Amino acid sequence: MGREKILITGGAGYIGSHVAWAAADAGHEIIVLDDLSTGCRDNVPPTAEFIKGNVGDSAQLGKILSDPSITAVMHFAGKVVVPESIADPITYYRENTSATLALLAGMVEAGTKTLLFSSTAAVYQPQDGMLRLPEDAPKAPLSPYGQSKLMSEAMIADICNAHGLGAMVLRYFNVAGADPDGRTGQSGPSSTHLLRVATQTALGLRERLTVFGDDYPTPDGTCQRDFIHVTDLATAHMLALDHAKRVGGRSVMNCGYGRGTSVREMIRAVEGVTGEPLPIEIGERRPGDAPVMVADPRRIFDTLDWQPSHDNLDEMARTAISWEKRQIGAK
Ligand SMILES: NC(=O)c1ccc[n+]([C@@H]2O[C@H](COP(=O)([O-])OP(=O)(O)OC[C@H]3O[C@@H](n4cnc5c(N)ncnc54)[C@H](O)[C@@H]3O)[C@@H](O)[C@H]2O)c1
Ligand SMILES: O=c1ccn([C@@H]2O[C@H](COP(=O)(O)OP(=O)(O)O[C@H]3O[C@H](CO)[C@@H](O)[C@H](O)[C@H]3O)[C@@H](O)[C@H]2O)c(=O)[nH]1
Repeated sequence: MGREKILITGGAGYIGSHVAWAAADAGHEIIVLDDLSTGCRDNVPPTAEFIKGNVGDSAQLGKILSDPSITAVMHFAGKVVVPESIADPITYYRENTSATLALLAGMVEAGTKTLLFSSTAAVYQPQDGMLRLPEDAPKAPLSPYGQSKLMSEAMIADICNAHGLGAMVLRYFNVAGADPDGRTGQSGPSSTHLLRVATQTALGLRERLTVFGDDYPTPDGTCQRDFIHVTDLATAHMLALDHAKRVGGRSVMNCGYGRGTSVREMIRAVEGVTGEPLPIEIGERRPGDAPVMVADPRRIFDTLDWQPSHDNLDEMARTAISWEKRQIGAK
């Protein structure tokens, strides 16, 4: 793939900034559009052009996309906290679904042909037992967050059919870890993700970690998730972009390793890195949590030449802790 000019929405956020760095490393020209509602300007690669704004602002978007040298859009912008979406669904449908509609309309209007879309495992109906979820597994989101993404997926499918847009819909499972070179990571004070909370607890920024339920029908009673290192996910995006350019059409792919890790196992990984027990307490189950969410990742392995190289919990915990230390200025 040659040098492309790519619009990255949400490129100041956790995952978008890692992909922006991967795209910059690959020599692409990048424009980041982000409203900085949860993102951090400093995490954007310095070579990228940064525009502060909301994807739902059609006038601004139209101006950006009127540049005919933009050949692809990677759309990460959105709200991502499951419990927050239950309390405030309007924000989720506006910032996720409506903003995606504005983006799709803008792309059709401008003739931009390729889209990579951040979807989520939260679109699936959780299954009994330990079954891995293939892309055609039943969908039934437990939260407005998952629903806002499933609605976006439906719009993408219809608009691809009608207007010849090419799209890769990537359903991420649980993204974890940070850039091994320390250039970016998860930022912002209020993250609710397990590894971030565990990392901040290990560094004394939080008093303790609450395990949300230890009475699930799983081997150690805590929920299982398919944690994928953010650097492997960024690599998958570069391969997906290449695939989308060559093949066109619309594809949907799970992004996970296909392995379940329990909340307790992740806590042990953090303890393994710090050498200290993590202060935890067992709390109530959190509304909207599925007992087990693990990808069937065969499609992404079969379609893209994806070779994950950060597939271990120790590395997720180590890179997350290094990043957090860097942010608080600790040694
Ligand atoms: N983190 C995960 O485990 C995970 C899993 C599955 C899917 N996803 C999806 O990946 C994407 C990125 O998630 P993340 O974890 O990096 O979250 P994040 O909050 O770190 O990043 C989102 C970014 O988008 C920006 N933003 C939000 N709404 C916007 C809007 N309407 N217009 C412009 N900018 C906006 C924020 O300022 C932020 O920089 C999201 O679409 C999310 O749903 C994340
Ligand atoms: O302080 C905490 C935080 C989390 N958990 C548990 O850890 C697991 C993972 O939780 P979390 O890290 O919040 O991720 P999920 O709720 O699984 O959702 C993430 O993963 C989804 C894909 O599976 C994405 O769509 C979402 O954006 C992203 O937040 C769940 O069992 C939680 O109950 C705790 O026990 N204590």
